Amino acid sequence: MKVAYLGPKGSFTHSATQEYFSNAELVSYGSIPACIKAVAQGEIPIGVVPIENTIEGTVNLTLDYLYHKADLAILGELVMPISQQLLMKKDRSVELAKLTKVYSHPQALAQSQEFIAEYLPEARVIATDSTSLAAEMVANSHDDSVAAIGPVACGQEYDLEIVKADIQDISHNKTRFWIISNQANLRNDSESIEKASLCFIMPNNLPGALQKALTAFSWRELNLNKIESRPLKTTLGEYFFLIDIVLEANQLPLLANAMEEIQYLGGQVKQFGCYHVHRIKGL
Ligand SMILES: O=C(O)C(=O)Cc1ccccc1
Repeated sequence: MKVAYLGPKGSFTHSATQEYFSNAELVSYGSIPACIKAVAQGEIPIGVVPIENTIEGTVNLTLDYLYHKADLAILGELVMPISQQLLMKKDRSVELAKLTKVYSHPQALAQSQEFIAEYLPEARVIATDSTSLAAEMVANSHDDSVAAIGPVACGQEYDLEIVKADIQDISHNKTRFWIISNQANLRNDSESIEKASLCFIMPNNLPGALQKALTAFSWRELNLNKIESRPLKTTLGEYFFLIDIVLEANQLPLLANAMEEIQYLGGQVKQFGCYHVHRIKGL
């Protein structure tokens, strides 16, 4: 079986994907949209993308693309500890305070912003599509004054030195990744259901619309553990909502009823599905 991941090799997403899909053929895609698109178009059956981080919150690019541009099911969630390293070419002589550029994925840059502000005062912060792309760029650069922020695995993969270890703002940093597919039946039925995720929009000018939608879950004792609003990209001030629900298989009929109630109120629901959460121990 083939599985797409946000690459190139050595990214956090790569490690998470390798941990869970140890016998699959992993195929690297250069950006989150490219990875989701490949799955949505059926080029590859399964993909793995980051969705949320302890420090930086939701990966908006993932959520927006899944909501606006794809119609996929979540087969499972991977939760992995994340530790950021400052990576540079080996044997370079530039001191940290003189670094001119630091590259990484926006999530990794945001997770390390206190370190950057304190130790890399002169560095321009440059966003890349993944941490591993940042590492590859530093490895291929002829400039000794550039660094990347990313996982330990990137040091090995691109022959870079870890100049400063564990530079993320808090130590208990984790990222959630979603395993996505356009075939919901690829979910492993032997794994228990722990969560469900769905998006909804409510009609304009319905007073208390959000509260009414949330009540559909609360009076059924369905336990929401996340709500996020994102722009609908139509008119300023219009949003869609993502909710995550902690639930067990016997509550699935209640979930179906809650979604029906939202539709009855004039809302529209986009289901991402019900899934198990795999907790990956420290790498
Ligand atoms: O997978 C990666 O390496 C990424 O670039 C995305 C990311 C960034 C920071 C934490 C987890 C995933």
